[in-house]
Amino acid sequence: MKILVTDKIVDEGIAILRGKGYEVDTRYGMTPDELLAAVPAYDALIVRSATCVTAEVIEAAKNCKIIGRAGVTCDNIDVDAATAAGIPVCNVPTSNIVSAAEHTMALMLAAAREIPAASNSLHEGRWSRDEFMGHELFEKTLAIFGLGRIGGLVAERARAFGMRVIGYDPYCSVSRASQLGVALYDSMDEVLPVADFITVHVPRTEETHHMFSAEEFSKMKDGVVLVNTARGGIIDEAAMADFMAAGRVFACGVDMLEAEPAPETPLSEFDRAVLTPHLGANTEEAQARAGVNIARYVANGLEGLVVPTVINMVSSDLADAVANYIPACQMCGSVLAQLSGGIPKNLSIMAAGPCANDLQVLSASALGGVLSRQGQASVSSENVDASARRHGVKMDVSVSADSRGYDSIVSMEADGLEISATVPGSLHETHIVSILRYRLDVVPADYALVFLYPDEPGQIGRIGTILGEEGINISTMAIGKRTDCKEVLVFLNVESEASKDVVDRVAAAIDANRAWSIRL
Ligand SMILES: NC(=O)C1=CN([C@@H]2O[C@H](COP(=O)(O)OP(=O)(O)OC[C@H]3O[C@@H](n4cnc5c(N)ncnc54)[C@H](O)[C@@H]3O)[C@@H](O)[C@H]2O)C=CC1
Ligand SMILES: O=C(O)CCC(=O)C(=O)O
Repeated sequence: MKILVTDKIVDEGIAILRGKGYEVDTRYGMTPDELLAAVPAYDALIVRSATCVTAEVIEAAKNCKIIGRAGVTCDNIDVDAATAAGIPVCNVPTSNIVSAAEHTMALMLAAAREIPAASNSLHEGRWSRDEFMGHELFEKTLAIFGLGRIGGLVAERARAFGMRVIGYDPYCSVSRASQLGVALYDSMDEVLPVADFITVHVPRTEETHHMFSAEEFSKMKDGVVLVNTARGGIIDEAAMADFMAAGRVFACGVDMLEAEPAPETPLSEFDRAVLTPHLGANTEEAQARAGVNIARYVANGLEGLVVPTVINMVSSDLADAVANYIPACQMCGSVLAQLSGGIPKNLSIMAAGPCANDLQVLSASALGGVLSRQGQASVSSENVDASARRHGVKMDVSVSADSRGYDSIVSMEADGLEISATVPGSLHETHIVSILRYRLDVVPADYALVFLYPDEPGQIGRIGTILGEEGINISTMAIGKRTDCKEVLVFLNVESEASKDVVDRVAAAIDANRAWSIRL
């Protein structure tokens, strides 16, 4: 079998694969067209962050059995397309986190003490001590945005410098934050005015794009130092440049530019902008871990053995009965998290019928769904317990003998909310068959609206009129009733996202008790 490696990994990783008899081609720096032309010939693909594995590449990769990412983040791989094509994607999620955390501290210190500019002055033959008056980290407040793997390591290191560490991460449990010695805040607005240093460790998602723009900068303390070793585009570089020019931001350390790999950034005009070209994971140690482990995992995948870090959970030996319920559980988990407005503290999963054959896969899928709103949640059968613990979710999984007349059914409850789904027939479509114990039957679309309101004549007309006025087309509708309630629940699939104002307008018109906009 043939393996294509398109970004540099350590020789040891290549040697492991060749030692197992695979033909390994290392073709670094290919253009997208070259990759498209080459990829059909290979059984596996190994990349780092530079190669874009688009849906087109995946479609062309007709023989590909596994894609390995020699690093943490798979945002350069179209994971949904890979899942649809039945190709597992795996990564090495802890390989480079220490290196990334250390690079964060390096940038923070370099920015606070103007080390690159001071060093350049000597290289230019100038001895100029007064020019470079820095700041200590000791007793300063560091705000960490994103308290996951890397954010947590940064917190530990910052505390060793005597910093007061505060954090914002709506998906982090209070207990994890307190274990890390971080005071957790509920909103960015509370954090921004009190931080002397800010560091960013969130994934790049729609939600985090330009999370720091002019409005956020205007709320920060004068003289703040910012560090971004997460992803380009989370900080609006043009806004930061404006605030640096105005002297409001003292300095910054940036490893990730929005236009990567293009080096152009408005920050480059400032001596106090310490810029590195995506070096967070560039250490001998991280690259050895990443290259060796990804080689082992890709070989496992090709040999039909368990790959511990598959993030899209496609497994050839999973019976169809279970595999069909992976998207069902992901969807239910995502809807539950949106109904409850965050990550629930307790998640109970009940499965009935043949789908209950692999509860570990179902619970990983459910938790993956719950966490999906925070970016790419890499929950697998192997790490589901640790992942649940880390996010403060207490999980309880059980089998029921009552499949309510369906072949298989999964039900989930979280913080008093409920959803059940089944996957009937051969279309592999997930049907929601109950929400909040209201029985209905609906195949959820990308955008949906859910209202709980008094059961009176004319209500559906009111909803339709307002959505029509707002140009939002309803594609399907299902109404659920309960004999023990005077309220009904309507689930509307809509063709575009309704703004909060529109949802509020509908809710007011029908006197709704609860209203939700769901995005899948
Ligand atoms: N510079 C480099 O070479 C490297 C960069 N990275 C980047 O570092 C970042 C963090 O990586 P990990 O710690 O491994 O990820 P992680 O998944 O362990 O942690 C991310 C954290 O961000 C939180 N989060 C998500 N959305 C948020 C929001 N809107 N506001 C606040 N918090 C939010 C999540 O709850 C989670 O705790 C990622 O962007 C990753 O791509 C990772 C490795 C190397
Ligand atoms: O050097 C690399 O492969 C990039 C590391 C990285 O950004 C990641 O693992 O998310």
